[in-house]
Amino acid sequence: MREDTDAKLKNIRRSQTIGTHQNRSERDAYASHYEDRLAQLNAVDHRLAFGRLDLDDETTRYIGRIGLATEEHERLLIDWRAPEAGTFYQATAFDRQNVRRRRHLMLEKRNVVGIEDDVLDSTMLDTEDNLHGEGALLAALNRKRTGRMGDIVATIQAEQDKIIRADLPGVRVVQGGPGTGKTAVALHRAAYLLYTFRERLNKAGVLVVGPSASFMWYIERVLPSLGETGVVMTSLASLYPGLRAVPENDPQVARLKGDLRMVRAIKRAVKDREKRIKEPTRLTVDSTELMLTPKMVDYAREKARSTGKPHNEARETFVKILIRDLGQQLNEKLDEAAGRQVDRPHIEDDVRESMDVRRALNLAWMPISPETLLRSLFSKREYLDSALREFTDAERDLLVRPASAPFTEADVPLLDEAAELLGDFGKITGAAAAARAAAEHKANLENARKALENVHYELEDFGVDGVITAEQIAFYNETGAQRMTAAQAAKSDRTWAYGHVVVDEAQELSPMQWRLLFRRCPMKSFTIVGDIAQASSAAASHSWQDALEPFVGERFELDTLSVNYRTPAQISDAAVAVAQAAGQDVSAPRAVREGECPPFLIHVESEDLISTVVDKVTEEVRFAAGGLIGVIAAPEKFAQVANAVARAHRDKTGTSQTALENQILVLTPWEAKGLEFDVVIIVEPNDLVRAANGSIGDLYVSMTRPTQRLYLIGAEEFPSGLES
Ligand SMILES: Nc1ncnc2c1ncn2[C@@H]1O[C@H](COP(=O)(O)OP(=O)(O)OP(=O)(O)O)[C@@H](O)[C@H]1O
Repeated sequence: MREDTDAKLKNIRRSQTIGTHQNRSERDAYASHYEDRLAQLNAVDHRLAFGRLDLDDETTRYIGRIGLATEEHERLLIDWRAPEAGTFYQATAFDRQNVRRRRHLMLEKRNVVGIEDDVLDSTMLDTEDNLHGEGALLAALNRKRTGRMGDIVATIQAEQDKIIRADLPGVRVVQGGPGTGKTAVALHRAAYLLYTFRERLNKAGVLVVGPSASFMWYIERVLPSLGETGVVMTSLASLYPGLRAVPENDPQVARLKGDLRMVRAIKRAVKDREKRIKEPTRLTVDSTELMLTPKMVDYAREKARSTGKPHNEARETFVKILIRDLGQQLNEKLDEAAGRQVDRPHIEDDVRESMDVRRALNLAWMPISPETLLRSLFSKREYLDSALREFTDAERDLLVRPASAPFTEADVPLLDEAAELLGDFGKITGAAAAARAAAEHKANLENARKALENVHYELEDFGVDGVITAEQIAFYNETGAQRMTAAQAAKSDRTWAYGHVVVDEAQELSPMQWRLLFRRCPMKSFTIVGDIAQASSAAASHSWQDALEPFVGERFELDTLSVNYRTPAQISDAAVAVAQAAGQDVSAPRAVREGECPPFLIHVESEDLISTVVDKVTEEVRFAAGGLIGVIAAPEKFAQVANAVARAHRDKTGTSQTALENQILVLTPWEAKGLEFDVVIIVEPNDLVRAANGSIGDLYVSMTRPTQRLYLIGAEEFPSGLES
């Protein structure tokens, strides 16, 4: 099938590029269809088939990552997302759904390494030869972690499957404690929706949003391994195209910037750029003196605002009216001087080109970019005081910063809000646009000529054998933007309306971040997963109801996941005990495995803390034989711990967010959010509580990261809850 698809793709590429626009776009559509199929066939090689159903009517179905059929349309493999595959996940002995036996095929690449049967029809038990083995689920859960999340298609559990296959419209919230598979479910749901509603979603696209760059890196392979590549995945910091925001380190600032009062503040900040003038202003045009009066400005401002257009676009109206008025004034003055009426067709151009006029109009209604608006809002006290008048003095003091400070994650929704109210900055229309397009075409043509002279052999890539003109290459380049996939186009376009949005670790979002996301999906089709009890950001809401009420009222479905697949019972019980002893109400999912050992508590003298941590890492590297080790330390000791561990295990240690390919990772609790490790070592547990202003949340989250073993190493007394 790969060879066949590849051949078809080559053939299509080789066909003529010239012809009508329609021919070309048909050709492109076919080419991208074959490209997608080829990418899919290449991506699913590992563990392609994983299930078999024996049905009451004596037929057998094989379930796999994608669907495959022979040329005669005989189905070889059923896509796990197809309705006929649903029974693989849903059938039970009580509700067989015509399934007699469900077989799990455990594969390593193309080799079957294990088979496990669930016999649902009791009459089969004695009569047939059933195979047994370690449960497919337990085998999956006990597998060593690689630092990248894998898919769970082969072992999706019934409560998860119901959520994955839920209908598309509306807002669905999935609440679940640590390790209940929320991330896995959210990603598989994205794949399911793309498969089931392909027509609707392929064009609009699906957006997956996660908390941090390291988290996106951790999950980025899941969808491609399911044969889906057209999803836009991004962290909260990069939701504003073209900007990579830095983290916001001050929790109080994060909370203020996430507050919905910012909506009115940004609106005022924009209005403050549409100024009135107090006194009449003298302007010189071609040595004639004109007068710009407050009344003229007020009238133009009123008219411009009543267009309802965003600031930068409404400015056209403002400018047009004043140029016209000043043009009339000039005409009258010139007539007066000449003593007669003269027809002056270009008089408005003279006004427009006057430096004085330009300066005055700009001062009154400056075209401005969201970045400049925000920079001056937070660096110039008079703007801040005016726009943020609903905030207290103390709150405004907190928000002041130098104009040169980089944008932070908390600025992203504010920039987006500003962009919405400002409209296109530097948009050029009419004659100016045509002139620019012509200039670009000329430049493209010139480039194409050079390319033709220099690199004949590269032309094969354009699919044309020998005959090609510079015009064709120029056309090819100019239509590049149209050939982008929906995902590529969406990512670079702030105003793109997605068909569905998946939000992971959603408990951390501020109201302003929610507002931005709802703007990205006007249809309000969302899958939102998180654990309210794990929230640690200062701007987070206290309940799903609080978070969503401003956007959808009561209209959302709430599902819960109740089984912890990651952390063994002995460890997760301890984490829950610590949280409860601190008075935090946490959802305590039932752990699917008991585990081999309880958490290890190692109490040391403070001067031995770091060396004990390093020794433990060394011991585990030997013992874990390839498993992933996470060392979690609060920011206070982070550098010290990271340096010491890196010194002892130079080629195995990663200490930054995107270094997840290393066997040992030293991270802060925030960076460890959503991730998991075979072994977790927490350095001075009390530090994690202190760094979170006394909240137990970060320690709780950190304690629920291991799949096998947990160590708490500290010189201080351990938090209560661990006594037993
Ligand atoms: N049905 C399943 N089959 C196999 N593995 C599963 C299944 N469900 C979840 N897991 C595994 O359990 C682990 C935890 O899943 P996931 O990270 O999605 O949980 P989570 O609820 O998002 O956790 P947290 O809130 O703690 O970050 C992952 O390794 C995931 O692959």
